[in-house]
Amino acid sequence: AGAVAVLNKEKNFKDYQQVYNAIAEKVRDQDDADDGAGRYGLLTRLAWHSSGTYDKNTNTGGSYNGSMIYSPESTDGENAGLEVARDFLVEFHYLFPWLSRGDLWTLGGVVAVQECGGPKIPWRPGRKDLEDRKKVPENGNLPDASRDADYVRKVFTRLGFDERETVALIGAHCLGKCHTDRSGYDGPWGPSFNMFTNDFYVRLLQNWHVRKWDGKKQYEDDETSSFMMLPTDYALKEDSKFLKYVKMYAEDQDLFFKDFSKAFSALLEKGIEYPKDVKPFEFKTLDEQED
Ligand code: HEM
Ligand SMILES: Nc1cccc2nccn12
Repeated sequence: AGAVAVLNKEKNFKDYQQVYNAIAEKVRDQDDADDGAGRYGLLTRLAWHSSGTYDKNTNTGGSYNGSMIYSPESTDGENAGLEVARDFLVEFHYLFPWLSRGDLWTLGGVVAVQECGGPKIPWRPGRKDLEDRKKVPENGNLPDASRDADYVRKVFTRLGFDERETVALIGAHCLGKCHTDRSGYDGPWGPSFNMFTNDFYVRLLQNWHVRKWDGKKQYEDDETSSFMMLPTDYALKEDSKFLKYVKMYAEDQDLFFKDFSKAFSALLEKGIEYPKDVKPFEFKTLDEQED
């Protein structure tokens, strides 16, 4: 059998909302971190990379085991910098010892998206920390940003997503930034990287050129030279099938929010089997709980 969700009978919605709130308060306290990007992008990326190792052909990888603390996954170049995200969350592992790493890391992504204006992300607990080190996925499943549209298609097909879901998921690049000491890419330096919007698509449809610098090939916007796109981002605009969805989301933020919510929620659960009667939680944001 695959990874079967293990439900904690003593914990209910209220307990998980308490964890959500604790993480959200710390995120809010660190809104000035990372040149003003805050922690939204970083935590979203941890949830994505802990899930993105999934391979539908072998039903292996995914967020269930919280395996990123073990090599080779911990030393995968694509995960560079995510130790900062895991360190940010580790105190909640001790504050709430009944919570697994996989649940903590994916819940961190839900907090990140929801607390910076994004859509609600339905979420279910039940992931179990890895006992058997042999189950750490091999590196190579997390995508390399220097590649083209067909490579992006291949990666997300292996994850079990279609082209529309692929474009919706990559819209998370509205958040956070690239770090030369992590991926080797640099920027963006512009505003709005701490708000969840459809900006990524709107900007992608503007005019870009290859940035002249001594780092990896990346794009820079013609107008202000303060935004950036990765080659795999730019590939979405060069490929006619992906471009259709880029335009759709650039024109309709609500549609982007709806599609992103569904795809991101599914991403965080790839490879996990749930009893059919287990309904996802939909957490309130801090703002929604203000008395
Ligand atoms: C073709 C697929 C993708 C590639 C090649 C890719 C690559 C990258 C790279 C190179 C960075 C910069 C990392 C750094 O230097 O800190 C990055 C950042 C980021 N990625 Fe992606 N990504 C992809 C898809 C996704 C998806 C599906 C999500 C979420 C659903 C996502 C969320 C993020 C976020 C939020 C950041 C900002 C992280 C921060 O601010 O620290 N990415 N991505
Ligand atoms: N913020 C951000 C992070 C990662 C990739 C990316 N592409 C465009 C913007 N962007």
